[in-house]
Amino acid sequence: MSTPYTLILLRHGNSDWNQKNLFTGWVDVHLSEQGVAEAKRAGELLASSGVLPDILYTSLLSRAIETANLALAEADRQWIDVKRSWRLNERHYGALQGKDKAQTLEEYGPEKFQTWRRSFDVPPPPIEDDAEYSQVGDPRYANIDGEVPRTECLKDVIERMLPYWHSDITDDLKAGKVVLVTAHGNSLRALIKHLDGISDDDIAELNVPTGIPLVYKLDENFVPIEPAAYLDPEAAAAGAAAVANQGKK
Ligand SMILES: O=C(O)[C@@H](CO)OP(=O)(O)O
Repeated sequence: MSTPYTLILLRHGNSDWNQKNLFTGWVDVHLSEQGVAEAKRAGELLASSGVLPDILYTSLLSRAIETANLALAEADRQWIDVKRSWRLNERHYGALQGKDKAQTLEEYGPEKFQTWRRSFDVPPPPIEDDAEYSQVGDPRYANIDGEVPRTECLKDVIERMLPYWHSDITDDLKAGKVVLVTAHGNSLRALIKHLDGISDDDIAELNVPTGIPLVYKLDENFVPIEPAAYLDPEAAAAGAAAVANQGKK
């Protein structure tokens, strides 16, 4: 099959907890009204730019699934094959899941807050198994390899996400399919870090906006042949800045 391969990355639209400014991680929240509109707009962007997915990959979290469904409906591609994996889930945010970002920043200070949000290898404190927002015992994770995480840093996400990239997603790219991956801020940061060869330090500065398709053209070794492009670059820049500033007043 001839290259370049086309890969589209799409972070879910704004969720109820993005709106409330709460750490989310593996907590299964839904799209806000704004998120629904963003997801539909993502589908319009795919349709108008003619980048039409042949296969969809999602995490097991509703906000990613809802975003993909709405976007694909808008692009008249609801019929494409779908694969889902916990390996594309958001980073598990440990004991911070359900906590207010502004309050956390105030309580622990900017350094710790930024370390927990964006450091490569420092996870937040682990969540207790019987905590309200723990995923222990959640039936959707009954068949994952090993136990559900109690917390994760970005390095952990890369370690559980990349095997799936190599085992499944690249096969579909190799077969010439246009692949849409609908996932999360930090699971997509993990994939972007890998694709663009971003260093462990520099990845701290990268933020992914909600609901705007990012299109990669990859060579036969899955190396970008040009910088990936957001289908709405202006909205993407504003969206990324908003993510970076979360928690700040
Ligand atoms: O709360 C989360 O799970 C993530 C994504 O919304 O937040 P952050 O951007 O702070 O890593």
